Amino acid sequence: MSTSSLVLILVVVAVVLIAALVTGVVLTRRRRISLTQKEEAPKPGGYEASSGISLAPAKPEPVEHPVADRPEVDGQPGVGDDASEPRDSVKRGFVEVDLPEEASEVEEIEPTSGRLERLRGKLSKSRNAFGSSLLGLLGAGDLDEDSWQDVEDTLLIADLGAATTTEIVDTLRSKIAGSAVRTEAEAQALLRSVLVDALHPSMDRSLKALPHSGKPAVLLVVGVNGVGKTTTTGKLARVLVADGRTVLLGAADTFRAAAADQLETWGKRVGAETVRGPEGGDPASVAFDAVKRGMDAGVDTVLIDTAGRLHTKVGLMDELGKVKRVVEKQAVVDEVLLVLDATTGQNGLTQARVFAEQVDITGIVLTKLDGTAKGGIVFQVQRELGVPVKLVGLGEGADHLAPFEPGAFVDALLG
Ligand SMILES: Nc1nc2c(ncn2[C@@H]2O[C@H](COP(=O)(O)OP(=O)(O)OP(=O)(O)O)[C@@H](O)[C@H]2O)c(=O)[nH]1
Repeated sequence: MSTSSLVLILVVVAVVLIAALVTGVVLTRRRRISLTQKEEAPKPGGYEASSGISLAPAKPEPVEHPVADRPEVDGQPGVGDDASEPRDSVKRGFVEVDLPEEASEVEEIEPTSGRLERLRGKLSKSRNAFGSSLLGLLGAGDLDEDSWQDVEDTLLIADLGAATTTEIVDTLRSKIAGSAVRTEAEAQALLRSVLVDALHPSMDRSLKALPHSGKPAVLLVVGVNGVGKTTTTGKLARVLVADGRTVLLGAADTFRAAAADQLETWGKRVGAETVRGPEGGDPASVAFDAVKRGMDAGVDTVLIDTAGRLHTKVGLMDELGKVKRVVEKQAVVDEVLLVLDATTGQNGLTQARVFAEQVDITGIVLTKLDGTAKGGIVFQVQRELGVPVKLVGLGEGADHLAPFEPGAFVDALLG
């Protein structure tokens, strides 16, 4: 072997060794970086609760002195802590204690993560009327003007509304013109991305239901009668309890006693206390009492169910405004959730506009989506109000309330 060949071999070996060394260092660093990111990167606006519904406090929590960081010595308590009982203190004997009866009634709650996927079958009416026809039309290849008209009609019939429909059709037309969509799978991928975009996936859908500043979060549930306010309040209590939160319910729907009974039953099922007032009493005073009781009891969240109609001539909106103002004497109202019945179409939208003008709606709960072929109302409501749909009701079952996720929703519609 010549000297030059030997030198060449040595150079190649040296290069291989250096490359292996560099790759090893990079891999080790990457692994460390990804771990750190996982541990430290917080979700914007809150954290992803194990419940699958993203919960967040409305305001940053004041930083409390963490117990682990206390500069205590030898396990001695720090300032402000209770001293542990001396080991030689007199011990109590055994005492018969009756267990609370309610405990046995507290129910198992279905995990809330992935609920929208599990309940996708409940959207079958909308899927059949909307998803299947659209996929059929778009997957058929070159679309003539009549086919585009059919696409438009399908969107309108599904209650997406004129503005959203025009926007979606225009986007589809330009994207299809710029790419060769020939198969149903290609059409599905394109349609999915256009529909998801139209649902503004970046909107903050976290529920401001976590306590802050040492006080419970307060959520008002509003809407006209019969839309599912009480049911939603009860289902929401279950979601929070499943996430390990303590909840108190306020029955500020004093219009009918049955509403308070209904709410109390929901509360008992998850071990939550319900504060109620006399039938026909002042809703604002019940709401005030509920928040006070919630603060005294140190619960995480107070959920207040309001009336959808009234005894007196005082307008519903005036009454809601009063409830909110009275609550705000003690605590911040973190969320005003407007409940809308998806089956009522334009009527629901008209109600939504009235509520949105009068009270600061922070989120929408769209109920009874299981009972309609017009799931497209989700697009319209969000567009009209500029407020995110945060939750959807998909049935009468106690756990048929799901976080609204644009991707999972569109997947359910497209089958
Ligand atoms: N199918 C279906 N039914 C629902 C859903 N949410 C609520 N409901 C039903 O709608 C009906 C009315 O619900 P409520 O919770 O009493 O309505 P509300 O808005 O509190 O009514 P008022 O107290 O009269 O103001 C009940 O029969 C519920 O079971 C849902 O997502 N799907």
